Amino acid sequence: KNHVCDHEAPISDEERVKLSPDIRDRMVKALEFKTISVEDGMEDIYSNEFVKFWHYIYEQYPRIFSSEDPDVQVDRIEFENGKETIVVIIEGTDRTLKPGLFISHADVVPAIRKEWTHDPFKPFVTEDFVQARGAYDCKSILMAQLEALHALLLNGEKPPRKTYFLFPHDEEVGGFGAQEAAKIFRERYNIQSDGFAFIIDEGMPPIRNGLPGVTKPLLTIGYTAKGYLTVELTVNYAKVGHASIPEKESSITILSDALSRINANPQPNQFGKSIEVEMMEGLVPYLPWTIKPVIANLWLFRPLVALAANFDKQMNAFFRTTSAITIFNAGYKSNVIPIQARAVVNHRIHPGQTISQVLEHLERVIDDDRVLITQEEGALEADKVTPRDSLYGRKIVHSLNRTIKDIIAIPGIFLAACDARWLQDFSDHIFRFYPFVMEKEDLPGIHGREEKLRWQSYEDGINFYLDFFRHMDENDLPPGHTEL
Ligand SMILES: CCCCCCCC/C=C\CCCCCCCC(=O)N[C@@H](CC(C)C)C(=O)O
Repeated sequence: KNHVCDHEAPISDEERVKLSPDIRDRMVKALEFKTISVEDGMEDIYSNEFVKFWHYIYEQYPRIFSSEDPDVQVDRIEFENGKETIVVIIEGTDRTLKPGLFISHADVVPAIRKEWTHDPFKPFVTEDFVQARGAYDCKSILMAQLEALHALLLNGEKPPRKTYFLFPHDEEVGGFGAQEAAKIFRERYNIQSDGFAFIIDEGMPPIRNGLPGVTKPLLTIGYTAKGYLTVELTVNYAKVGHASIPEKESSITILSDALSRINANPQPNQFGKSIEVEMMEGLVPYLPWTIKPVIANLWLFRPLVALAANFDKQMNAFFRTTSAITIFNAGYKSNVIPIQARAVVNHRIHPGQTISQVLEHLERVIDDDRVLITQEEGALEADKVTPRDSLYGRKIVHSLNRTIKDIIAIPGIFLAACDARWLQDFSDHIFRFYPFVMEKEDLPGIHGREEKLRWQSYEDGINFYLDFFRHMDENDLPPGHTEL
């Protein structure tokens, strides 16, 4: 089976929510709150922004947050400085079905004003898009889910199954909100292992012109996610003296050599060890004729395709564990040779590898006892893999096809990390994706500068969630529909 039915009849005009000025304004206003997560050890001056953000959200969606309806419940998990992770629970029409869980974090990464053309927290709005920090990652999902849920409830409808929404406050710095929520799900709501039918979180974006020859928006839904490992490399080289008579080596040269070796000797290629083969096969119908015969015949061209990792950074990220040198510091005065040099390397672990294998490779490649390797907290193995034929996966693709023009959605690997990793024990069916189409040039905006959300994509995404909320029961799709 390798057929994705991408020609579903779209939802009708009556079913479709239109992007009203009110919906736009709510999104724009939500982006003004500086719900910024800062790294440990830095001054956190933004906690009150979280308080104000949620106050605003509570006002805007009264059918959810100040409802008399016993089927609508809101739980607030309190953290330091008044920050809260929020849980919304909606009772479904069929109480025999397992609940579903949607996750979307409220925090954003910092943005440096001078790198942006407009203030990242004073949204720049055009006819086509809104530009601000968090416009995509992840207030897009949070706001679209609230819009869809509010519309559903105002229409007198309920989802077919009990539905949990988890809005954590700190996904960008460790996910303590999600970890605490996992405890509360177990202890307060009595949800056991495998207690959620499915979990849906942020993940890959659908990208137009994402691959050479593929012009339609291509979404690789994360059926698994890469693992996470950060290591600190430290060199303490005490043979220092006056800068006018330097030694041949210093902490800086030793560490630089080690980093060069890491760059020159990437972690081993894992093509074929997880679901990247199925991902490539899923792409076949959409590829241009120049590449199609190669990908359609992986039995023959597998080694050739694996080689793509050496030439293309995206293929590299899909096929192997990546190592990114993210911090380097040493030295404090121009004529003093420093004793210590320090660097940080962030790894995204392919599901075909484990943390200890990555560390072994690193030690072998560095091969220098003077470089001390320490593992930072928060490392996690790659996530488990959702079954390829999951009914919920097919239903997601069905709703995507009904609401987003021309989208191609196939199972794949999520290259980054999200809060769902803390809740894996609750479901075997975890999906990581954004339902908002972006242009290829928008991609660096995520965690970068000029982050954007396109209005048409926002409208489509709201409609995706609404359609999925209505159809997330256990009934199979009619034959011929959306076989992944
Ligand atoms: C075949 C199509 C190729 C498309 C390649 C597109 C590559 C895009 C990859 C990722 C970008 C989207 C990421 C959006 C979610 C970001 C979530 C995030 O940043 N999480 C943090 C968590 C960390 C534990 C703090 C992370 O750094 O991963």
